Amino acid sequence: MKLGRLNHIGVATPSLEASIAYYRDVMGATKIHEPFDMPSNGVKVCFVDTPGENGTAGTQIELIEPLGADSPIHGFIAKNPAGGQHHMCYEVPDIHEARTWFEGLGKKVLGDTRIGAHGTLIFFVHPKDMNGVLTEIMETPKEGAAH
Ligand SMILES: CC[C@H](C(=O)O)C(=O)SCCNC(=O)CCNC(=O)[C@H](O)C(C)(C)COP(=O)(O)OP(=O)(O)OC[C@H]1O[C@@H](n2cnc3c(N)ncnc32)[C@H](O)[C@@H]1OP(=O)(O)O
Ligand SMILES: [Co+2]
Repeated sequence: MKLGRLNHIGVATPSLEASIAYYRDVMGATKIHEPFDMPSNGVKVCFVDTPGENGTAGTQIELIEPLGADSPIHGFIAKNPAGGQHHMCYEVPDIHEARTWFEGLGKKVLGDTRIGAHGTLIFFVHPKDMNGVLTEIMETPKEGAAH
C-alpha cells in the first residue's frame, strides 16, 4: 500500500457549535462547511477547510459531535470531556485493496467498509494496532465529486 493524502484530522467535541465558533473566531477559519448529521455513523459533522499550497485544497478539520445513544465517540468524550484529536484520515485509490492490506498485517479493522462523510467508502483501524492513532482510510473522491 502507498500512503495517500491526509484528507482530514477528526476532532471530537461535545459541542459542534462551540467548536465552530472557535475555528471561526480564534483560528480565523475562512471556510466552514454546513454541519450535517450522519446517523449511520453516529455523529454530527462539520468540515473546516485549512489552506493548502498555492490555492490547492488543504487538509480539513472534521469536527464530530456524538449523535444518538450508540455513537462510537461517547466513550471518547466521556474520557475527554472537552473533546480532542480523535482520528486521522488518509486517502487511498482502492479501499478494498487497502482493507486487505491492513487485515493481512493482522490489524483490527473496525466494522464494515461503509460510506463516510465525503460520500466515499471508508473503514477504521483500531488505534492499538496503529501506534495509538485511530486511523480512518477513505477512498479518494472521484474527480469533480462534491466534497
Ligand atoms: C461520518 C464518518 C466520519 C468520516 O470521516 O467519514 C468519521 O470519521 S466518524 C468518526 C467516529 N467513528 C468512529 O470512530 C468509528 C471507529 N471507532 C470505534 O469503533 C471506537 O471509537 C473505538 C473502538 C476506536 C474505541 O471505542 P471505545 O472508546 O468505546 O473503546 P474503549 O474506550 O474501550 O477504547 C479502547 C482503547 O482504545 C483507546 N482509544 C479509544 N478511542 C481512541 C482514539 N480515538 N484514539 C486513540 N485511542 C483511542 C482507549 O483509550 C482504550 O485504550 P486503553 O489503553 O485500553 O484504555
Ligand atoms: Co473522519
